[in-house]
Amino acid sequence: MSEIEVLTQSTPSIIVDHVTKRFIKRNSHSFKEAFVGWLRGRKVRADSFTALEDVTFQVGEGESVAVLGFNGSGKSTSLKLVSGVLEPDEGIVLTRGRVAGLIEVGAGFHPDLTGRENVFLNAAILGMSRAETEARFDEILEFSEIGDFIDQEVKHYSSGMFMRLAFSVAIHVDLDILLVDEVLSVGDAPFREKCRVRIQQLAETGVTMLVVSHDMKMVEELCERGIVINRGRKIFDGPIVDAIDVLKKSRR
Ligand SMILES: Nc1ncnc2c1ncn2[C@@H]1O[C@H](COP(=O)(O)OP(=O)(O)OP(=O)(O)O)[C@@H](O)[C@H]1O
Repeated sequence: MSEIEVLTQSTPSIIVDHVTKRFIKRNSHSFKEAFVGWLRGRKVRADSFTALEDVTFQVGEGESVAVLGFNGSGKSTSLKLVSGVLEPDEGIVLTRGRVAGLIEVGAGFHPDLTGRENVFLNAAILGMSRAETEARFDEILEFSEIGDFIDQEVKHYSSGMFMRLAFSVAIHVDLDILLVDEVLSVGDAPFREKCRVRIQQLAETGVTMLVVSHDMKMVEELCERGIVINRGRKIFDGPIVDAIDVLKKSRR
């Protein structure tokens, strides 16, 4: 493995080094079609689509960095690579410490368990002990504004309630790196504002953040640096104000 050059001032928390990610784009419309094609000796055409191409960036400890780009440019793919949900086809992704993504918020929730049971389950998945979760339970409940519904099965929750509880767990666990992906679309306006404040507090306490959002006002407030991705390629990495400018001037 070749040496990776450190590009950040502080110790890097996230290293994305010459990363390429491809997805298989199948041209056969159905399994049946593919099977019939195969019986007739035809090749199943499977083109690959390059979602990210040779992307390199690093995020230093305590830094908040935005990933900007138009729809389909590869932002969520970048976050999924950092969270470990996806693996790169080429290149290396490294992270230091406990990573929590708000991308998969609620993914570990079980519909037949109560809100309370789900809090413990989800916190455990995110690496918290039972005692740690117990110590923070009241705070989690208060933030979620779920109230007495906490002892009902979550399948009876409205989607907003479900997301509020899941989000509340995710932002109350101890973490070193927080991956934020359009989470502020969660809940109603007062709840969104509360989340924004909480994320800002986490950034101020030194949590490293990688933020994907189309909300330029929010990223400008939260991040000092921005990376612009265009059609899977990094086209800019620098101060957030300049990154927003580059995005506005670029074409989809
Ligand atoms: N699992 C997958 N299989 C096939 N193609 C995928 C998969 N995930 C993403 N893609 C494709 O990769 C490209 C980048 O997707 P990605 O979700 O990273 O974009 P994005 O910049 O986050 O977009 P948006 O702003 O719309 O959320 C898109 O063209 C998308 O269709």
